[in-house]
Amino acid sequence: MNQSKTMYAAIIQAKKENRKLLAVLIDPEKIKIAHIPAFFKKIHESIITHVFVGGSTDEGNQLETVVKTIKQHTKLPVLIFPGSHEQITEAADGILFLSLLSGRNPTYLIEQQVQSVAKLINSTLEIIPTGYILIDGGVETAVQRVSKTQPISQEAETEILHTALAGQFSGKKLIYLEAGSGAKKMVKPEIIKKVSSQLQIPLIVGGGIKSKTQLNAAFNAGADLVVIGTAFEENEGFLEELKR
Ligand SMILES: CC(C)=CCC/C(C)=C/CC/C(C)=C/CC/C(C)=C/COP(=O)(O)OP(=O)(O)O
Ligand SMILES: O=P(O)(O)OC[C@@H](O)CO
Ligand SMILES: [Mg+2]
Repeated sequence: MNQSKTMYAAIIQAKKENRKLLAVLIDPEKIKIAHIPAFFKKIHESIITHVFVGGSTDEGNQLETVVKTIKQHTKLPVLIFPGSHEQITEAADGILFLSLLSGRNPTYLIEQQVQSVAKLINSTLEIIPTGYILIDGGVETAVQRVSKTQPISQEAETEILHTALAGQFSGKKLIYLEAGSGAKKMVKPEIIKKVSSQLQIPLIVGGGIKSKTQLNAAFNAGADLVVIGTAFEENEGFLEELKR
């Protein structure tokens, strides 16, 4: 049930006009279904433009129920941010078709993607090829544990840049710099700046962003879309600070 395959075009358009985008990340394992209506009331009063749904794991197989409920309460685009090929539902509008480019684990470079095709082959989801780059956020994160890969050090700026450009040259439509959910340190603005200034495709940045100052630092450094999950889970007051 997509919005006629226009979500990527809208991201490109926003980048062109320097309109910054903000996604709330909803973890299907953590959100309470009954809380979705009230949560989305606040989301609609905020500067949030996108809804991402996914988790490094989805033990209770909650994703589809969560997405269906969300779709009843919002017109914002809903994109799956999958931790595995099992996290796919037609109830969403699209899917970030991730490949974990920072790691060297074939399971997350290509096997998960092959496994997902049975569900995607007749799908109407907008599929957006995304190069996903895990960067050290100062704590061992869920993505690191699940994918059994190491993040790239924040000191290795050239390796980060070259990984992002290798993604672009391979045909990825988005690059996602990820410090990991609940990271202690967000991706450094200097890294965001270095990558965004060389990259032609839109840049997503997420992990450990907990304040307006950090959000603006990411935007000013060149992030086109920022993702925030944990900070809203822990403190909805922060969401209320981001009024339109
Ligand atoms: C293309 C398809 C169908 C799947 C791709 C599968 C790949 C390559 C995933 C990349 C590695 C991975 C495990 C990503 C997870 C991304 C994600 C949803 C992170 C959010 O993590 P949380 O579940 O919020 O972590 P916490 O539980 O620590 O908060
Ligand atoms: O939960 P936080 O730390 O906001 O991270 C968001 C997202 O980038 C995690 O995959
Ligand atoms: Mg999380």
